[in-house]
Amino acid sequence: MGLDVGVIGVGMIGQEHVRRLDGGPGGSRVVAVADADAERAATVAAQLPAAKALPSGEELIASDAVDAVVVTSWGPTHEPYVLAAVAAGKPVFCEKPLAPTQEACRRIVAAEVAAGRRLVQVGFNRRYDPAHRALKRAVDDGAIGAPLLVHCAHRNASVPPHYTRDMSIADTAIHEIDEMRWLLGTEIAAVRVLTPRRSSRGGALQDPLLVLFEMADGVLVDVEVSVNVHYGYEIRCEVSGETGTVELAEPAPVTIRREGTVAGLVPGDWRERFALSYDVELREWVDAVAGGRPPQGPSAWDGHVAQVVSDAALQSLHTGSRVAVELPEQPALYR
Ligand SMILES: NC(=O)C1=CN([C@@H]2O[C@H](COP(=O)(O)OP(=O)(O)OC[C@H]3O[C@@H](n4cnc5c(N)ncnc54)[C@H](O)[C@@H]3O)[C@@H](O)[C@H]2O)C=CC1
Ligand SMILES: O=C1[C@@H](O)[C@H](O)[C@@H](O)[C@H](O)[C@H]1O
Repeated sequence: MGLDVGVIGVGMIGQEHVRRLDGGPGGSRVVAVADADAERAATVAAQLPAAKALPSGEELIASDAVDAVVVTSWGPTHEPYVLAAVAAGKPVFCEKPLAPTQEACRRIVAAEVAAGRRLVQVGFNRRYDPAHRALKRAVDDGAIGAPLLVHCAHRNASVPPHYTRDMSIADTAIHEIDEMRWLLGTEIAAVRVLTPRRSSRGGALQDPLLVLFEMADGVLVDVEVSVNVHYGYEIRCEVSGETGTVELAEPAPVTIRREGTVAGLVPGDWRERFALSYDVELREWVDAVAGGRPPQGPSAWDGHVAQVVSDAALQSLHTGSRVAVELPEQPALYR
């Protein structure tokens, strides 16, 4: 077996994924990279034994040397690359969001349905995080009775200068959108976004946000989205059920006691907090694809549904009203 992968967009997460895919446990290696920043692509390729920097993502997808494609460029650039990979019949792992509008996601789903087989996987990595998996197991096993309420927080220390107000939903809360569908096994029926007092550290951003989901079975979810907390990266989730509660434990590996205080270290960013999840996510993807099987992870349909909810949340953010989520019919390919 073995899998020769091409990676489009070798910024922060692209380089993280390259590190895992080159010489990874499933026999994968990176044979091509491309980036809008040609110098960055050349620098990354130069550090890899078998990789070439190609002038464009399109050429990378068309290259005979590339068996499968990883798309880790900015969200608004994902659609043409994913469509080109599907047209070429090549498996494609695309970072979240699959595409930043539901119309773009619908075009990807339509192309995959027309191809007649699953080729696309979306990078909703929380499904692979050991702590999130343990949380889901507790809920599924009935350890807390029927879930009633979920309280989440998604806190970033800071965000890059190109980060816009809408990205708090479409790039950040999109993780909780997918997580709640997966964790609770039901769809989000309506969404409301509230705008508390603004942090003076958020510049032009509306930060924080409080995002509320009504699940189809009546469970209510609240998510704090804060993207300038400065102290580190923190992901919280507590499920309150009929007979108990279950929550993610502190991720710190050690607790320090000194000078009258007890402290645990907070991860700096998503790379540190979710390192294990990316390991498992990419290993399972490589195993499936190298073995000629369809990817088993979050599908183009999951990416599409997340975007329908994200669009509803953005509408709520812009209008202040509760927005019902209308999902299209699920194609047979994803059932
Ligand atoms: N699953 C997760 O936990 C995470 C997912 N992401 C997702 O990964 C994607 C990339 O994010 P980052 O690595 O943080 O961004 P980044 O800005 O560090 O890297 C993006 C790279 O894509 C390149 N690029 C932009 N347009 C391009 C195009 N048309 N063709 C080829 N290359 C292009 C840029 O030059 C840059 O090198 C985003 O979709 C983001 O939402 C990012 C961080 C964590
Ligand atoms: O996916 C990610 C980033 O793209 C996003 O910008 C951050 O807010 C998230 O915490 C991180 O997991």
